[in-house]
Amino acid sequence: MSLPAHNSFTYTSSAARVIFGAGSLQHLVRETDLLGARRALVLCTPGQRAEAERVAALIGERCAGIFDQAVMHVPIETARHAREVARELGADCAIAIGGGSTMGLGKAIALESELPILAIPTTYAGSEMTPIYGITEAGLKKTGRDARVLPRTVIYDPELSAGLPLKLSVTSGINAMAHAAEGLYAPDANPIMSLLAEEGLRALAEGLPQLVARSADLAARSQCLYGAWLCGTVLGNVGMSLHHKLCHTLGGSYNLPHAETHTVILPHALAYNAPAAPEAMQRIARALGTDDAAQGVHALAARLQAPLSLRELGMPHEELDRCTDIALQNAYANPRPLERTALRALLENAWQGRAPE
Ligand SMILES: NC(=O)C1=CN([C@@H]2O[C@H](COP(=O)(O)OP(=O)(O)OC[C@H]3O[C@@H](n4cnc5c(N)ncnc54)[C@H](OP(=O)(O)O)[C@@H]3O)[C@@H](O)[C@H]2O)C=CC1
Ligand SMILES: O=C(O)/C=C\C(=O)CC(=O)O
Repeated sequence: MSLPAHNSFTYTSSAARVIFGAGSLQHLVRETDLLGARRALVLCTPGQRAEAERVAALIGERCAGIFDQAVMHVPIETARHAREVARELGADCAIAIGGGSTMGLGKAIALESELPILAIPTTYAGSEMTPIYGITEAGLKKTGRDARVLPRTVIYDPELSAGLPLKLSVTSGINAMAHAAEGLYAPDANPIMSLLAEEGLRALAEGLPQLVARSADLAARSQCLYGAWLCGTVLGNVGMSLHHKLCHTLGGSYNLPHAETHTVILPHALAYNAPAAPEAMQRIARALGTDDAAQGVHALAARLQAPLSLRELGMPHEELDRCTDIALQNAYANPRPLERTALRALLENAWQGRAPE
């Protein structure tokens, strides 16, 4: 794709050291030492305790302890508890192994203490590549950007995602695709991030069907993790729009599951924005090997047997009006102006599980 004459942009690269490949967890000691860490606190969810213990065993005396209480959306109480534990143990580094919830906990610690984070992601959410943090207090999730929370080192080892259940692998992969799709029409888009976005979409559109065919296939897992890395980088570098706003509203106000909500909303958000972002849609469609971005994402999700409706995620139908109102609060950039009637229709289609209009 050639650069149009009127194109001007600012590009700031943010540095994270990435170690990628099957078995790359073997480099953990080297990477911990490169960060100068002598007392690392290992973070995980209760469900990933065994993986955290494996990490602790690998780094041996460099491990100060394990904190296994990460939960989705980082409740402030959990963040405070983890910060206290990190202080008491004299931790000089946080090693986060798991999905976006565990990365988020590491970020909440780093936000106050500036501890370096070494991230070992096992889902495709992409938080490890972003300076975005989120903390939930009194039922309200606040997000922000701060360079201190960007992990310094990321170990992408596809072997560690082998146990990620197939359904979650699919929806988590589409969560990643959403970052790239919105990155292509971001107000601060730039050619480098657009290249990564298109390649990330292509990698996941190829990798996810391979995973569904053979869920333990390491090549397919590598392909998806590679795509997730690129899509997460896009999320970390350019602004998101309507799709992410709707998902945060649905997740934050109605407690809908994160990756599944992204999966249901993405085709509809793309259909809404399509008339105002033709070049982005063309690039998304090309990456998916289809003619139409919105229909292509919907067809992919259907083929992967992912959820297609808000109804099946438990969204109460009578809340769609209020949800539309919340999504219209606080102006944010979007290629197509936000129109109440059209947004309400978008949510109705998504609730019913219809193909995008
Ligand atoms: N700040 C940012 O840039 C971003 C933040 N996020 C945030 O991250 C959260 C969502 O992240 P997401 O990764 O989807 O969700 P989680 O981190 O909550 O993980 C989802 C599920 O995956 C399971 N899981 C994770 N790894 C494995 C594994 N290796 N094997 C088996 N099961 C596994 C977990 O099981 P178990 O509970 O048993 O561990 C959990 O049930 C949200 O709060 C979202 O807002 C998401 C993207 C970007
Ligand atoms: O809510 C957060 O913690 C920050 C960003 C995201 O969750 C991105 C997303 O919606 O996937």
